[in-house]
Parts: sequence; C-alpha cells; structure tokens
Amino acid sequence: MAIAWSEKASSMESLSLSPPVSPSVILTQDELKKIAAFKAVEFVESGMVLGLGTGSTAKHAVDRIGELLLQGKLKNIIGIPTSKKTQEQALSLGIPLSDLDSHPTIDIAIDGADEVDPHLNLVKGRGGSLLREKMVEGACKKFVCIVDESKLVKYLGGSGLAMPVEVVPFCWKFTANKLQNLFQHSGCVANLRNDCKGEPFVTDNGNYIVDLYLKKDMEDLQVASDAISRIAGVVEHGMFLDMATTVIIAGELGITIKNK
Ligand SMILES: O=C[C@H](O)[C@H](O)[C@H](O)COP(=O)(O)O
Repeated sequence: MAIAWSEKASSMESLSLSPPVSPSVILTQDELKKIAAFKAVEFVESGMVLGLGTGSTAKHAVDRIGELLLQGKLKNIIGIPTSKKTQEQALSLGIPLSDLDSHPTIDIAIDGADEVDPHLNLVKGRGGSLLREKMVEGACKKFVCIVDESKLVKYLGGSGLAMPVEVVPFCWKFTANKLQNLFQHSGCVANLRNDCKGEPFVTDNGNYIVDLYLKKDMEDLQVASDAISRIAGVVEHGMFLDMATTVIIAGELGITIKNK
C-alpha cells in the first residue's frame, strides 16, 4: 500500500528522521516501518544491552543496529534476540549476542506489534514469537514499540485479525475449546495456526499457536489476560498490557511518538 507523506510531516518530529524523507513523497508500508525502526534506533547508545524484536518492522531496526556497529558509531552492544530468526539475522550482521540468563536486565528493547490500542497496550505474536518477546520485553527498562499507522486499533482485537495464544501441543483442541468458550460472549472463534504446508505451525519453543478471532471488545483486558493464563495448556498469550514505554508510529502525516 502506498501512502502519501504529507507536507505536514515537516512540522513534526519526523524532521530528525534518518534516512531523511522529503514531504509529499509516496511511501510504502514497508518504508513507514523502516522509518519507525530507524527512529527507535536513535535511542540506542554504545554499551547497551538490547532486546532485538522479531518481524518485518523489527528487522529494519536490527539491520540499522548492525549498520551503526559496522560504521563504529555504536560500540559494545549486546543483543538479546526474541526468536531464532532474529538470532540468525543478528549473527549475520556481526551483532554480539547473549541471553536473559546472562543479562537479566535489558536497557532497551525495540520490536513491532500487530495492534496498538490508545493506551499503548499491544497484540503481538502474529509471527509466532510472542513468548520470547514477552520474556525479553518484560525484562527491559525501556520497550520501544515500532509500527506503521495501520496497526492502530480502538481496542485489542479490533483489527479483526488474530489474537495469538501459544499452547502446548498436547490435546491442543481441548485448550482451543477452553479459549473459545472463555470468549463465547464476544463471538470468539479459536483456530489452530497452520504453516504453509498445512501442518500445525510450530513455535521456536516447540509449541502450537491458537489464533483467537474476537468480534467484540474484551473490555477489561487484565481480567481477560488472567483468564487466558489460568487455562492449563496455555503457555503465553499475545496481549502485551502496559509493557510498551514508547510507541513510535510512522504514518501519512509523519512520525508520532507516544510515551507512557
Ligand atoms: O510474532 C511476531 C511479533 O510479535 C511481531 O513483532 C509482530 O507480529 C509484528 O510483526 P510485523 O512487524 O512483521 O508486522
């Protein structure tokens, strides 16, 4: 999707973008993701321990970190990847890596999201990496979420797309039914996620993903979150409540930065 970068961009914080964007240029969704990612990397300083997110938006941030390391503009960075895919990408860029066992406190994590509500609550995990992302992003002092404006929703689930839940493979249908029944009043449908070969999608942790499709607002998100977590068989869910400290949104009118 091509989006017009309006003249108004020049009066917003986007002025400090790198790479610079001239007004009225037509930007694709991927270019918007890249702009949000580059902006987030401006928060990174030498010597930091970084949570490295997963997905098409976070990929741009990891590329940028690799580029700045290569140029010597960033030094002594340690990355904590949130998926095997990001681990491979970071290694290919020469980013030194570690894990939460060795670095239980992370300075900044940068990651994308599938949905962002007005209170900066997120849905994550449509790429299947929610568990490691929640562990890493729950351990950081600052979590910078990067999105293009298509990810903004009035309420979580409001995009009509999946709210992912990672479940153990053992009797996954039993767990999926429990999840569907939990949100019966919201017209919820729970589907096992398949890979491109029609086989169950398997996460980096050897689990399955059940995608919940909700027709209504869950209203009290903390109650919904606790109820999902209490179901035996659930490993983790994709609602990231009160975790993002900053959300960077790249959109038609420029960049918007929202802080908690
Ligand atoms: O499991 C995947 C992650 O939560 C991603 O960060 C999320 O799905 C957003 O991905 P993308 O930047 O590709 O839209």
